[in-house]
Amino acid sequence: MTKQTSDIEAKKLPQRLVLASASPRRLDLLAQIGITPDAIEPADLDETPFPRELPRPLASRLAAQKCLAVASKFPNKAYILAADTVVGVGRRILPKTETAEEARECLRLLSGRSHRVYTGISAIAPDGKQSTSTIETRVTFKRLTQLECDAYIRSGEWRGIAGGYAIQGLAGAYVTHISGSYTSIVGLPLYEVRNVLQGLGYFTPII
Ligand SMILES: Cc1cn([C@H]2C[C@H](O)[C@@H](COP(=O)(O)OP(=O)(O)OP(=O)(O)O)O2)c(=O)[nH]c1=O
Repeated sequence: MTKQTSDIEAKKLPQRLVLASASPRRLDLLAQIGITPDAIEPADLDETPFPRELPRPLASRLAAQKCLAVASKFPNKAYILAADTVVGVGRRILPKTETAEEARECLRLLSGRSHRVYTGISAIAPDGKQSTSTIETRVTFKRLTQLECDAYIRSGEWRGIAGGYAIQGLAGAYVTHISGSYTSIVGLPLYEVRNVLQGLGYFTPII
């Protein structure tokens, strides 16, 4: 028996995990490290930034708020995990693109330069302790031609995605460099998620 397993048995810590997210990508990423949530309960929040709010604090605030909102539905019974991904070009926050016009404007801002992707993660333990952190990754795009922009807009892959592109899809071919965490760009930084959950006493399958 590992030390972590014996700690769990000694303290009788419950092992229920609730993923506070509607994102199938987050569920897939958790599965990648052997974690299957016992429940999925998306938080229904207004994600509008405050006036002059910067990308990093926004990601952190929304992750913490999503986590708290869902924790109130599972008092003292489970670990809750939430995340929020924000794409920033300088101080500017790019939207989760819903229209082709928005997506085209994002591509214009991303083309031929670097931007930052911030993913806030927040977890709450059954004893109410909350832990929140924000992971920053720098991403560089090639200069996009008109043909590339048109093709990407036609693909529809930008729909509902922060910053108007999904690195795990066609846009992966536009990324020349990343500095930071690939899984954080997709929506859940696995290294930090494991650390946060373990820090709160949750047993993760990979020791
Ligand atoms: C930049 C980028 C973002 N994304 C996704 C991750 C997130 O799902 C989404 C950002 O929106 P979020 O508000 O972080 O998440 P969500 O609305 O999809 O789900 P929930 O709030 O319920 O957890 O953009 C990618 O899938 N690939 C990328 O390359």
